[in-house]
Amino acid sequence: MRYLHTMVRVKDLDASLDFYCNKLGLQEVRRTESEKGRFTLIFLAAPEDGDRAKTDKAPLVELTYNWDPEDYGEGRNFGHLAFEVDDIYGLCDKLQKSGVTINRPPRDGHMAFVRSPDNISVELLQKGDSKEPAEPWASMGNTGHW
Ligand SMILES: C[C@@H](O)C(=O)SC[C@H](NC(=O)CC[C@H](N)C(=O)O)C(=O)NCC(=O)O
Ligand code: NI
Repeated sequence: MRYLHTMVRVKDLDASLDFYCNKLGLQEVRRTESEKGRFTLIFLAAPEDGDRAKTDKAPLVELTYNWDPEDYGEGRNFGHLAFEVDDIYGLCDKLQKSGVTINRPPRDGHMAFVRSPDNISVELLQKGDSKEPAEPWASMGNTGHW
């Protein structure tokens, strides 16, 4: 058995691609449009997994966009997507400046949680050792609901 992908349904494809690609840094690997099913599937890979994705050997995020609006509610049984990052403070600075909700700030230099436009929780884990505490993150409390 091999892990393939995690699928999340998104309400706004442009806003989701802006978040996952422009802001978080994921890369589009492939997309499928279904006229019959009236949906679009877009597969995204993290930069370090990009080459493996070309041979379909990388863990992917599958965005599902249904052309007809649906209310997806909030499945509390779904936890989060997790990514290892090279510079947790730098990425959180960039995300916060671009208006992304930082739900759990990286005050310990190790772990942070941010939210997608659909309120999907995204965990960011610092690669290697934790960074030294950096202001203002070190003094911030959690900003939202887990
Ligand atoms: C390509 C493969 O990775 C899939 O996940 S296709 C699965 C298929 N998806 C859809 O039909 C998308 C549109 C649908 N309205 C939806 O929102 O899922 C499917 O069987 N989806 C059902 C599911 O429970 O995932
Ligand atoms: Ni799938």
